[in-house]
Amino acid sequence: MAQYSRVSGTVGLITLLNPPVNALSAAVRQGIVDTLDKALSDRKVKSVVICGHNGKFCGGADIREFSSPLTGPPLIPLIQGVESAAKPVVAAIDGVALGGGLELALGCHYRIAHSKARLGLPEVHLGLLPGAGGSQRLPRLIGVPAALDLITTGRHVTGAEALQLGLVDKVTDRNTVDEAVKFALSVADQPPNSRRVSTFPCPRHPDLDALFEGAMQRVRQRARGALAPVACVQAIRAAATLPYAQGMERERELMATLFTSGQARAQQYHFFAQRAVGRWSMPSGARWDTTKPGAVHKAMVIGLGTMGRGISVALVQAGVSVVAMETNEKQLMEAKQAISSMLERGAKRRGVAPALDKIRYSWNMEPAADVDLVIEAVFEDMALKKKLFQQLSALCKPGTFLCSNTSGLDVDQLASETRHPELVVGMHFFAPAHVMKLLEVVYGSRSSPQAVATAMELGKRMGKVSVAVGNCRGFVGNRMLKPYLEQAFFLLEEGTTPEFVDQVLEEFGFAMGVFRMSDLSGLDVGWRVRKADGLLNVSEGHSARIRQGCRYSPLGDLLCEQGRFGQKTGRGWYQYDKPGGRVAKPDPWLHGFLEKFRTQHGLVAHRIDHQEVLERCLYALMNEGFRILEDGIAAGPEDIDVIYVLGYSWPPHRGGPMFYAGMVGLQKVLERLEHYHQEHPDIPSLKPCNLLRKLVVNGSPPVHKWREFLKKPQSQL
Ligand SMILES: CC/C=C\CC(=O)SCCNC(=O)CCNC(=O)[C@H](O)C(C)(C)COP(=O)(O)OP(=O)(O)OC[C@H]1O[C@@H](n2cnc3c(N)ncnc32)[C@H](O)[C@@H]1OP(=O)(O)O
Repeated sequence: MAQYSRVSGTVGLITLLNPPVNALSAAVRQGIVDTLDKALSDRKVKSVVICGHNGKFCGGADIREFSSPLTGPPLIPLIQGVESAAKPVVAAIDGVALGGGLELALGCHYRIAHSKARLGLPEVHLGLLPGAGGSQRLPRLIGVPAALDLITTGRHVTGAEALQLGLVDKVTDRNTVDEAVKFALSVADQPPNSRRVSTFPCPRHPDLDALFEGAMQRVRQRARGALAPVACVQAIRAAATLPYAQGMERERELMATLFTSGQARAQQYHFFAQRAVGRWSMPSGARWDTTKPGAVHKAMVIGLGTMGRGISVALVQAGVSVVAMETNEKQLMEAKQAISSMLERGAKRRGVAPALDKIRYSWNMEPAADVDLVIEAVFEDMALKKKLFQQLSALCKPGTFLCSNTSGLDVDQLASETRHPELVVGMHFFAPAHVMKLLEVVYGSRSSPQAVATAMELGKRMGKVSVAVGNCRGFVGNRMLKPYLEQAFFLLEEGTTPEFVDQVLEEFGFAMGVFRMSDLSGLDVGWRVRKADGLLNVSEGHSARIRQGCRYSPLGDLLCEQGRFGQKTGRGWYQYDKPGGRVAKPDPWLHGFLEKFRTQHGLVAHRIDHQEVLERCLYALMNEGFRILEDGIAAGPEDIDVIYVLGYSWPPHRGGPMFYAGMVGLQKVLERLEHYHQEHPDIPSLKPCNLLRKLVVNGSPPVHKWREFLKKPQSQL
């Protein structure tokens, strides 16, 4: 709803009221229509201010309403009504003005913003475009290049940047509503005719064709297969080339297409899933809302390789005092330099001073005695980590949380090395750790709810989306990656090439196919793990393609034996112009090697098509997701989907693997897995999981209902 009052004698003040972000629900829209009517018909009122309750202007259209038919007044004529008002209307922008919220402000005749307010048109992240006139008004106000940037990236700008762009008329560090009221008084006698943005001509640009061609190329590159960014560019092009009314018609057509697309549904699901994972629970029944996190003022990071450096930066940027520790003196000096420059670059980007005084360096463990939390980020070696946890347990003060940045090792084993296993959790960061938004928080069988709450909260402070998951090999993300990678290797054995597999996966929307990704992260990483697992030892008389009774592909191991570790060695699944080179080129040697391998093992290459690549790789991965749900390692499908979109470059417009399974149809996924498992009975990951069968038997319920079919957590509190 919206509240109305008259202030300073002649200013009608409309306050949007819909906590927490004053989203434009049907009731709020009706409230605006009614209160605006009141203000315009009150002869004492000379000008109007629109603001939001509780220091937040407006978070945009109410996204929850998108899944049901529209009720209440539509937004476009509402904003048109504001713009055509005969009295000046001023938007007082505090907190946020996003999406429909900013579109409403664009309909006002003046915009006054707090310098720290965030403004933006993030609809592209919801699979939409700014469809309440935003795609037509913004370019008219700030020019086509700036509008293209804001609308296609969905990025937020501060009030200060908005002023530079010409998006707002004034910024303030004082009370925004008071300033807006003063401003409204000052313009009360000025007719707003010349202030209606829809009547502005779109600023000219010397080469519109090149501008739009470049923008189109960029959005297609950034989000392969996503419809919304392309539609955003098309809508802005309409603003630049057509009269306003025709541009609005084009905006409406494009929006209608997007609105009914599965992509918008997937991206809106992803929006709410990111928030849902914050409401974590553990099998013990412990929950986010009944557990208080411990305070973390001071933390120690042990091991300053790539991960340790990124984690240190993320902690400092979150305001935590950090002791960064590394035993190797040369590595310590290099890390110090690297961390300082990362902090400086980050601070420059955010327009603040670098908090270099928040970090100190140590080559020994002594400072661990005085910190609230330790994150170890040493080499992925269980023996090394165990020793470290023993030492930490003896050194740290009572109550210090001990966290491991392991990507898949057993958290219970680490905890068992300590005196207080309840203080131990996994914090699995993703590289680069100061940039990537995902954090897997791994609870072991003895982790206390408080330890989990502390790691979850710390993740949030670092600007991450934290997902609480159970302890198993590879946790959620890497556990699901295993069958995906395996299928890709098997497909090579059966006749295809890395280029074809990657092409199919990239067309699906992954930023990088599995083989290019493997070359980037280094083939030796998995090789070392397989070696430690004893998978490389083949006893005499046994096939190199079978391990523990199941099919195994030694292709990755064979490449590593040749020193082909990927980009870093200039050779992997592809060839590069030099070690460290980034441009992947098909490698005739690799093709010859695959042919030789097939001959050696009596394999006859057959034609593998697009559908088989996609189904075998993705359905095997999804099947593992169902197993993870069945095992209670993830609390719900949203947890898995958030992990995959934010950590493994699953395309957001496909929602995540579990959401995608629902889109394809669970029945179809089950049938295809059954088909492939019949063809390959020696590949257990293709055997459909019981939960998938159960869901199909129960009529394939939508993804938000799957939790009803999972084991209920038992409360032990
Ligand atoms: C014709 C169509 C016209 C216009 C199209 C649109 O306007 S689409 C909507 C465009 N707006 C957005 O995309 C903004 C989305 N919201 C956010 O980015 C953040 O929520 C925000 C506003 C920056 C606040 O962030 P904060 O971290 O402070 O809070 P949080 O994200 O946890 O949100 C708090 C709860 O509010 C719910 N919520 C936020 N925005 C909306 C919204 N636009 N509609 C409905 N609900 C919204 C959010 O889901 C949280 O609730 P929860 O129960 O926890 O899920």
